[in-house]
Amino acid sequence: MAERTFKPAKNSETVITELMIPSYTNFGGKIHGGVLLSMMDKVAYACAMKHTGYYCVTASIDEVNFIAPVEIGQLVSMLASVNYTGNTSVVVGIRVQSEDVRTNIITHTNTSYFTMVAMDNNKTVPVPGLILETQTELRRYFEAMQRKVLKKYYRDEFARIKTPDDIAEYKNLMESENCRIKF
Ligand SMILES: CC(=O)SCCNC(=O)CCNC(=O)[C@H](O)C(C)(C)COP(=O)(O)OP(=O)(O)OC[C@H]1O[C@@H](n2cnc3c(N)ncnc32)[C@H](O)[C@@H]1OP(=O)(O)O
Repeated sequence: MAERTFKPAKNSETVITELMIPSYTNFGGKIHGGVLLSMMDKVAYACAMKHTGYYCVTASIDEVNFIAPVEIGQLVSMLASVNYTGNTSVVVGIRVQSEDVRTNIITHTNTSYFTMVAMDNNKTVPVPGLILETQTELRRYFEAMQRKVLKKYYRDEFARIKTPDDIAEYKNLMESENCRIKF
């Protein structure tokens, strides 16, 4: 078996910056979430490629929360770094921020985590591990490990509660919800 290699996160840190133009807006005049997601996918891809040296596909995206709207004319930057390395996948953390070019005020608009899987000839391939060089990198790696555990719990719970009979057990939880059960 080939010996594992390890690389520091700083080697694959990637930033994409783009000016927000009118064609990117939604009906409310703000920048479409889809435009931002597309930029995030690009930076995740570039960052994952830099770390792994392979073509990478997006397997999943965690935590897409749009905290603040982005306006036309702002500069949007996507700051990406590899936070976690599995066997064939890496988690790329992306901080999105907008800059008002007149005032230079920077606003954090969201943070998301993209799981990217390295591929070679349509097969998944092992990725280099990560050398953790700072407290921040250690924290990010640990948080990614925790997210993995919580995602498994979430998946298992969904697999467990499937049939109407399973749900009936939890109907009392729905009493305080904004719905009425009429059967
Ligand atoms: C760049 C782009 O945007 S590509 C376009 C969008 N993306 C795609 O089209 C990808 C479509 N999906 C696929 O091709 C497949 O589901 C793959 C390649 C992502 C995974 O294939 P699988 O057969 O599930 O592979 P396998 O079970 O070996 O898992 C490979 C790795 O992916 C991880 N993985 C697979 N699915 C998920 C998921 N939903 N969430 C998080 N990680 C996942 C696994 O945990 C594993 O990681 P590890 O090796 O580090 O432990």
